[in-house]
Amino acid sequence: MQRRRRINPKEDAKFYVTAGRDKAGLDIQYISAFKGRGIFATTPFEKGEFLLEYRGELINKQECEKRQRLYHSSLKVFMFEFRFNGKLWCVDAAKEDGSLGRLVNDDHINPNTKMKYFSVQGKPHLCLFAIRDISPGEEITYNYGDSDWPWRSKDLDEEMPQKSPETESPPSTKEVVEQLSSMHDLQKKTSEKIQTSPVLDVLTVVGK
Ligand SMILES: C[S@@+](CC[C@H](N)C(=O)[O-])C[C@H]1O[C@@H](n2cnc3c(N)ncnc32)[C@H](O)[C@@H]1O
Repeated sequence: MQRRRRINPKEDAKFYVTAGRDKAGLDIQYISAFKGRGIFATTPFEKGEFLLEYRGELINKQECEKRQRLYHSSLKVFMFEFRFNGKLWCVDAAKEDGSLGRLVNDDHINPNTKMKYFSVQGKPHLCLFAIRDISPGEEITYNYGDSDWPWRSKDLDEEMPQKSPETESPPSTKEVVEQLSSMHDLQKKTSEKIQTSPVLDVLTVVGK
């Protein structure tokens, strides 16, 4: 397996944050009707390496609360709330803009990346860093935080029909949006307590 030259993760993150684009070596793949899409490594990544920014619109607490009231639950999951310099902020990634960070799925048991703050020119950015070596073909995941996320329930997982990737052809973007909406409705019905966006306590500042 060919290894790339080790780049300083902070410099790397700053480069991609400033450029507003995603790194090569990562791809979107359709997983299943239940999980939707996910992000997969196409090249190896080393522990500690910067992978992706969770890009979106940085908004304050008031605007976040307003949008939480207006958005359908299928969009609310793209709102990442966090605390920075003593205030609540949110990165709203509801818009389908082709960026990869917004499509990284949750794994609270064995994630391979961790979300951290990264401050560029005084503004917070949410960046994913590898917490172990990652091989090509692995799905990129992080822990969305302690919450009763509906898909974490084993019962719900078993209830959902899971087609194998060989027999299931990838749907169009319109179909994905429709599937996500119905999936969220189903998840809502099966869980009393749903937290609609990733939580604050999983975040640490880069370098700590
Ligand atoms: C930020 S989006 C991630 C991208 C999403 N899979 C998609 O195709 O748009 C979060 C949503 O993905 C799904 N999701 C994330 N992690 C999951 C998991 N471990 N199992 C099942 N669904 C998951 C849930 O529907 C969740 O509301």
